[in-house]
Amino acid sequence: MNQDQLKQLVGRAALDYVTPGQIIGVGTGSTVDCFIDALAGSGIAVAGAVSSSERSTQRLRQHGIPVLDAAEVSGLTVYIDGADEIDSNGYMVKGGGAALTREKIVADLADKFVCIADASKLVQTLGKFPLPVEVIPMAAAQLARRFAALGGTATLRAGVVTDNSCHILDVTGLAITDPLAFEAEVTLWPGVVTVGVFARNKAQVCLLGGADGVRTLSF
Ligand SMILES: O=C(CO)[C@H](O)[C@H](O)COP(=O)(O)O
Repeated sequence: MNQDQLKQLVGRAALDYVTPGQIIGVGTGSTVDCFIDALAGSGIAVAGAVSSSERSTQRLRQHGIPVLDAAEVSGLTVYIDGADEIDSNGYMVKGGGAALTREKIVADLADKFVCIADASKLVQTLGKFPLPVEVIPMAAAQLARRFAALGGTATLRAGVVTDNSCHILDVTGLAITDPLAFEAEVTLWPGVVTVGVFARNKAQVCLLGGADGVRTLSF
């Protein structure tokens, strides 16, 4: 199976976590696109979705799935999203699609984060994938110096303006051995909107697609 087929496989597997009549949280990315398509074709009628990006909102609406504002719900039972990296504790790096801030907001509303990913995303230590950090534009240079002090190299993602009118720094060269402490520290730096380490809002379940099918990891 190629990577696209694995994404479709885990997108379909995530339907097991969707209850008819519920409002669900929906993430962003090519794997989530597969989930949205699978949901639309499944006949499971959800009451609606809280979306983490303009991209997912468009796709949900194209399928006739109602999209609600985050402010209209007080909580969600489940949030389904992909990841750029996930470790054996359910800690993740996210934001490859530049949607990390809204993803963290919607994830925070949910009781359960179900991560859908192909097996290439499972890592021992987070940090090989360039870490996305959404930043206020005027802080970008200073934040790049702060990451350099940690041994990282921050590069402004060219031509990208987020759904929140901010910029993305991609940071290479970090080995994030303590994701909870790293997220807590970087979140405090002035000008950081969201760091793409999801530790406080980690996954409780990961549906990992590989040659043998879907493996369910629980954290
Ligand atoms: O965090 C994300 C978007 O901001 C995505 O979940 C992550 O980039 C994985 O994307 P894909 O499913 O396309 O591999």
